[in-house]
Amino acid sequence: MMGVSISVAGASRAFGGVYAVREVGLDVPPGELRAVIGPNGAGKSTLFALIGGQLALDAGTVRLDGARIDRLPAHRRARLGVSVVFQGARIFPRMTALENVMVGAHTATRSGFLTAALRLPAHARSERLIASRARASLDRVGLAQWADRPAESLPLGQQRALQLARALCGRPRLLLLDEPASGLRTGEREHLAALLAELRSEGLTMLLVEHDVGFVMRLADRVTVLDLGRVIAEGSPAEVRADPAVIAAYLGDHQGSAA
Ligand SMILES: Nc1ncnc2c1ncn2[C@@H]1O[C@H](COP(=O)(O)OP(=O)(O)OP(=O)(O)O)[C@@H](O)[C@H]1O
Repeated sequence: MMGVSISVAGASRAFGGVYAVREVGLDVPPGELRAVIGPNGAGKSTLFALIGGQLALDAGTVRLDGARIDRLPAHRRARLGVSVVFQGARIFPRMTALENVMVGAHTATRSGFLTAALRLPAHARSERLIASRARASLDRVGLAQWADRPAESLPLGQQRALQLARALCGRPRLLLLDEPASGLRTGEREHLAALLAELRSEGLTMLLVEHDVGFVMRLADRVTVLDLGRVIAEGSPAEVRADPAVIAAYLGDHQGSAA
């Protein structure tokens, strides 16, 4: 699993005349785990959607290993290895854990739902391939023994791991995670942190939005701070933690949990 570089330049996006993201630049080299933090409404989720292709830019560029991807639809970006796990991403409650992961893989392979529905000859073979890849992904995140359980029966921490397995099954080279630790208990958080550290050690490039600043400060190589759609600081976790502009932005926010 080799990571790619992601480079965002001059990125802007407005909703109804109000900028959600304004002239944002971001350069993340291959294999880096970059945290993106900022108060509520800072533009973090919007930035992820601009990179993943779920939203279009008003201005600016997004480059993956130097090649522009900002005009490509989301599914084409996914095929290039860009995977976004959005906050509150859906799992299918009645499907098993394994089926949930396989659904993700279908969207990343040529054998899609249509091929499956029509039961084309290529289908059975690719179905087996996908199932074995899905099992490997579940194993990666420590869910192997839950493969045949309905997803709804898994505790929240394992449902979160399941979302990660689904993303990994598509063999991403750039993984964007929007608040993966929210709502998790301490033990589940530790488990997730260990998993992300392992993925980083394998060279996967990751962007991580997280409100739990302690969580990101431990994990991230570098941190980019957004406020009101703009980048107000960037640096090592220690640099960002000591930055007066960052402290001010968080003090102005009712959540106020920077340092
Ligand atoms: N689809 C949309 N339509 C209108 N306004 C939007 C839309 N998406 C985001 N916004 C606005 O853009 C701004 C940035 O929102 P965004 O969700 O990107 O922030 P965020 O940093 O992810 O916030 P949070 O930490 O609360 O998730 C907010 O003011 C929000 O209300």
